[in-house]
Amino acid sequence: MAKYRIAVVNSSSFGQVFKEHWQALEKIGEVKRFMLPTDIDGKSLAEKLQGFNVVVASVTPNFNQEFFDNKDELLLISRHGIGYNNVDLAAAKAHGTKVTIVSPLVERNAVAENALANLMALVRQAVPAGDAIKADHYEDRARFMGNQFSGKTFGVIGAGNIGSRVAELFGIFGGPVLINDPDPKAPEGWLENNNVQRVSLDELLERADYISLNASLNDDDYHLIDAAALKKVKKGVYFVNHARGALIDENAMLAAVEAGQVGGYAADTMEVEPVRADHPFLKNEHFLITPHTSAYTYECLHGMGEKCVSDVQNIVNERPLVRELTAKL
Ligand SMILES: NC(=O)C1=CN([C@@H]2O[C@H](COP(=O)(O)OP(=O)(O)OC[C@H]3O[C@@H](n4cnc5c(N)ncnc54)[C@H](O)[C@@H]3O)[C@@H](O)[C@H]2O)C=CC1
Ligand SMILES: O=C(O)C(=O)[C@H](O)COP(=O)(O)O
Repeated sequence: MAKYRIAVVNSSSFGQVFKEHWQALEKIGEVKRFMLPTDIDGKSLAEKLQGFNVVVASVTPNFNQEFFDNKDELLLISRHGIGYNNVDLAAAKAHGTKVTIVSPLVERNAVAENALANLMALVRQAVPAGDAIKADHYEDRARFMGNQFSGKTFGVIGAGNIGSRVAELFGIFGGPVLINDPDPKAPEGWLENNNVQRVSLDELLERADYISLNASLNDDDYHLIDAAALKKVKKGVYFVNHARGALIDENAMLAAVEAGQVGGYAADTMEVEPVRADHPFLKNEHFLITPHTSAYTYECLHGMGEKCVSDVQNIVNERPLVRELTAKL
């Protein structure tokens, strides 16, 4: 009998934290986990996944035109996440492949809360201060000075589902909250109710003490925060990027932090993932880098996994394999 063959590609969490999601897929077909180089070329990726007609995919690798040109039938790519910048949607459509993402709101709180937590940990030097105790340097306490958040000015670039929540959380500190987004997902009255102002990118860069990047990555905002943008910021501004690494030019950010123009940079997402231990950001205490784990709360991963399982179930219902149908008759 024909069988669905399901590849779970590069997700280190799907089916590991919640085993029931893996078991649900096993009821549908054969399931295999692939951990592939994130920069694998499209042809090699297609070769690895030949014969698999369903894919549950992480933020990597790239499912590009070359992949679809070389891949046999692929019914579904279920992105275990929100961002689908690693899937060429036009090529997928032409290949007859449906692409799904998790429910828009499922990651909202997990990612927004983590952005605020990591930004505050960076500013108050929680990691180096903790490391000092581990190294028996308790007396170094005065080295770990930070800045307050209360009354400061906040900026959010990209006020979609996650960015709008970051803006709401920034609101608790009582200072002005600025957003920049060509098409914010703010419901009627949200700006006024949350005391949020919509401004140009330049105004946000010039006024904010703390800036959160929450834009989707598209053809127009690659390296949105580059050397020119970093010249416009308030000296000592802090950035947090829990969206996509390629929204910033990493070389320009490193130079700005080293020059003191930027006070520090917290990031959960980097232009090239996985991040290797020799990355210059990891050698500098003014950076706090996490391994793309913003969504990793039990609540969020449960919701994400459930949605992937239901997307796979739906494609099976929509496009039953012909021989399976025959077998049932
Ligand atoms: N670190 C992590 O684990 C996770 C990261 N993400 C990333 O977080 C980001 C936000 O996700 P959502 O809020 O769910 O997406 P969303 O689609 O709801 O919001 C994205 C917003 O960015 C805006 N935008 C696009 N280009 C922009 C630009 N150049 N300047 C200003 N705004 C711009 C859009 O108009 C939209 O309102 C995405 O990049 C997504 O890939 C999402 C989930 C988990
Ligand atoms: O939603 C997204 O987009 C993400 O970045 C996911 O949280 C990443 O999920 P995994 O790579 O851990 O499957």
